[in-house]
Amino acid sequence: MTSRETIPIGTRKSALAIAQTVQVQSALEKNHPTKSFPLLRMSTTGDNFQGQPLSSIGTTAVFTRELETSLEKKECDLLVHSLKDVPTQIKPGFIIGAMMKREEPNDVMVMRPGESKELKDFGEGDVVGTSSVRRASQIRRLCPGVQVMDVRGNVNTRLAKLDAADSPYTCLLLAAAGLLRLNFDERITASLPPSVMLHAVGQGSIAIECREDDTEILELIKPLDHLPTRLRCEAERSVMKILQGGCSVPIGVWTEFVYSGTEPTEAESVGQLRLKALVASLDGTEIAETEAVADVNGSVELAIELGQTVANQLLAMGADRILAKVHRDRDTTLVPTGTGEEKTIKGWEV
Ligand SMILES: NCc1[nH]cc(CCC(=O)O)c1CC(=O)O
Repeated sequence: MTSRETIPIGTRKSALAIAQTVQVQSALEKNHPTKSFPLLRMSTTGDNFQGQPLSSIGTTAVFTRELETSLEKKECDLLVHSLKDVPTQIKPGFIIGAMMKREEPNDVMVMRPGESKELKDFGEGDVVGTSSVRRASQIRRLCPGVQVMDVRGNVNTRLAKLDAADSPYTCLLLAAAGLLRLNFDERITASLPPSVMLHAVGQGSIAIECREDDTEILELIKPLDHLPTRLRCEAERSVMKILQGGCSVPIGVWTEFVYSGTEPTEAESVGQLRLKALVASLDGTEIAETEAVADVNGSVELAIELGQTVANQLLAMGADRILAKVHRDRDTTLVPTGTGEEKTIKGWEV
């Protein structure tokens, strides 16, 4: 087959999705100045049913399915997603050809402009806006007495809800990456370190998906794959894959490469990987948390093994009991129904 000169990129239409896709488009244009990479903007089931519980519109991939259909039909040759939104079991025939260098993976606390308050002083009377069970459980554990309230819509919509005159929220919890990519840096009131909150699997990395047999595109996007990010995210996704048993659950993770000096050497930057993970019950009263370290030395297989080790440690600590309850309660309790930009399967992680 002759090499393609026009390579359409499939994306969702939200401001965050477009910002991420433009980042990929720019990198590809820089490497291939003679080719063009037009954007193909699509609505997904998740986007079309804003305001409805995700659990009522389908179980998996509500934000990726339409994009994959378009990729399958060759209307486009690659897709750009937040890695966090990509299910661990991707559709047969498709592959994550690149995981881009990770932006800050942590969550942040956002208050109204000019306001500030230490999280340690949060308690009775404070209302924390989030639709993520993972964030809700951890903040309840850290700040007993706080009320957690659902906040829906994409990042811009949520900030507007926080700032509104009749806002019920003291603060919001959001991913740093989304705010930074939308140039809302100045809205970050405080970054949440791993001692406070573990982030979502894959948070902060952009995934490029393509057809598994499309060697031309695989070669094209290979330089955009960032090995330290790939190893961290493969380890995180492996925890998720073992624990979820078919649907998404509240899992928090943290990964870092261990190094001796002030900066990691090249070998250290893909050498010894530490992975922390937790599983939370829906009400935040039960949390299983653990960590492990392994020499992965640049190997994706070893990173995946580290994830399996950590997942098995969590199961041994009672994560299976927490998960069984999560699955049992899934459609009756809590159900933090993300809409619009909110994603996840079953609405657990947004
Ligand atoms: N839930 C929607 C979503 N999907 C990806 C991001 C942030 C970007 C990223 O994680 O890479 C966000 C916003 C948020 O969680 O605050």
